[in-house]
Amino acid sequence: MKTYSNYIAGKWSPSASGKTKEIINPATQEVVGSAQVSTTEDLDAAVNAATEARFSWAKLSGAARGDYLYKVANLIEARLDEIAQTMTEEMGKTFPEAKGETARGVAILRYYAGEGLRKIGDVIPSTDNEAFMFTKRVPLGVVGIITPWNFPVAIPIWKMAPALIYGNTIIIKPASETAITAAKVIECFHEAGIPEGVVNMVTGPGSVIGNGIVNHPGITGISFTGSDTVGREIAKGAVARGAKFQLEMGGKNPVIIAADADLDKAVEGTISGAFRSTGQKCTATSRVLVHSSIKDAFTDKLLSAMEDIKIGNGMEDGVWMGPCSSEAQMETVLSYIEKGKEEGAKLIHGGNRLTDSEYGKGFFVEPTIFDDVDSKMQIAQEEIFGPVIALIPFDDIEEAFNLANDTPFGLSASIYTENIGAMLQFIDQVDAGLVRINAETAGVELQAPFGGMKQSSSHSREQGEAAIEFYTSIKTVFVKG
Ligand SMILES: NC(=O)C1=CN([C@@H]2O[C@H](COP(=O)(O)OP(=O)(O)OC[C@H]3O[C@@H](n4cnc5c(N)ncnc54)[C@H](OP(=O)(O)O)[C@@H]3O)[C@@H](O)[C@H]2O)C=CC1
Ligand SMILES: O=C(O)CCC(=O)C(=O)O
Repeated sequence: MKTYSNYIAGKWSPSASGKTKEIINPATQEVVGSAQVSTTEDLDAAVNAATEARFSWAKLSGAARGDYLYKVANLIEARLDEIAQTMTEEMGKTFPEAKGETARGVAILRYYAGEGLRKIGDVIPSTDNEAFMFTKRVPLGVVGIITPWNFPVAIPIWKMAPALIYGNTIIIKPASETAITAAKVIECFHEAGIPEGVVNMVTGPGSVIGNGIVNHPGITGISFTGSDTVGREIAKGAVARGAKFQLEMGGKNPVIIAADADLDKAVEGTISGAFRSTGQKCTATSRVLVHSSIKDAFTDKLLSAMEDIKIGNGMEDGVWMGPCSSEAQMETVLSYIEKGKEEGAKLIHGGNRLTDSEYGKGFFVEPTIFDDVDSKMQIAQEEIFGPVIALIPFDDIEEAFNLANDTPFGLSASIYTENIGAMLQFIDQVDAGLVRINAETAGVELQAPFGGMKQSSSHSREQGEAAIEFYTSIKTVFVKG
């Protein structure tokens, strides 16, 4: 089993702690490999390297920075199957999904490589007709990136690629559970010849390295995706020292099934949105609001489609849903299932850990459906991040919109209806950053802004053209001869 190192100042180096941690395959409990358990001493070395590199990197033309990103994209593409397999082994998503995600990483790199040739400012007429006034976007400096385990290639890349193209140097702290996938992505930056210090990776506990990034005076910007709890702490730390920050956190995403919905499409979208990636997406469907008049018909179709879900090791052919990403994640999911039962919701499908021979060594939970859920129940309010959905009945569309908005989150929301009036009303009334009509709640396109309302994000947006807002500052320049 290989032990992976930190990547600091263009070199692979072990942590000063001398400690490493094994990463476990959630489908088999086999060891995938080990990563460094780093200290703040390692983080300091990475910040020093990134600080030293920042001016020469920022001085390159956008086109030259873009050339590096094109090279990285080609290298990841050449190793696509290998990187995707590591992702499946580390966190359990199926191999086809992992390959799709890795290909998305490649596409994101190419998109931002092209950004190196696009405009970084505007000319604004001055009131002084002898002066020239313009804006120029400049990099923040050193950016710290803290990422979760559920999209171990796409999320790091959708933060690193814009950070780099706009001239920042970076330190990434990947989730401990998926540090090897991250190391393989960083290997591609190394092979592409990225100048030393421009990209640095330090693995280790969030409480030490993540927290260290938040409080490090040498880091000007912090971009985070992960839990609501950690996100709030990051915001406090960043505000306290005046660092720029961007947070993408949880969701409790609703799908509304209106009385006139195409039920086959609605069932397909509900299953895909709720159970792909074992429900471990911030955009996953977790509340299904169903009009009372079609509830029985919808539920029958849903239950019958659930029979086709094949659960197992994501590396096996035909498996549609893998395990929870870790034992801790599985325990969280099982505890929410218990909570749902205690709260009086009606369990109509699944609800158990799978322990029969082929599943015994992994962290498998059946896809689970609760019926007759009240919106105030904990299972309808809190992010479960697993294969569990709550069916909530409604009688009129206004009630459905109110239910859709009845959580602290506001990331994604969808509706199945043929009624254009209902669609337009939904677009206006739902508090969600992603609004989807006759489509599942999950589904993010790299060229469009991504982020949530309310407690789902720091109200900023990632991806597409929106990324420039976080990764640059604007200078307004006034020139007079
Ligand atoms: N919005 C989303 O996409 C995600 C949401 N979640 C939600 O969070 C729950 C828990 O998942 P979990 O992996 O623990 O999420 P966390 O928020 O704990 O982890 C996300 C990242 O933050 C790091 N981190 C942890 N603690 C700190 C800290 N004090 N300061 C700075 N960084 C820190 C983690 O490091 P390390 O890995 O070393 O702990 C990881 O890199 C899930 O059940 C789900 O509800 C989780 C992942 C993604
Ligand atoms: O749905 C997606 O593609 C992205 C979701 C996401 O960002 C997340 O789960 O953290």
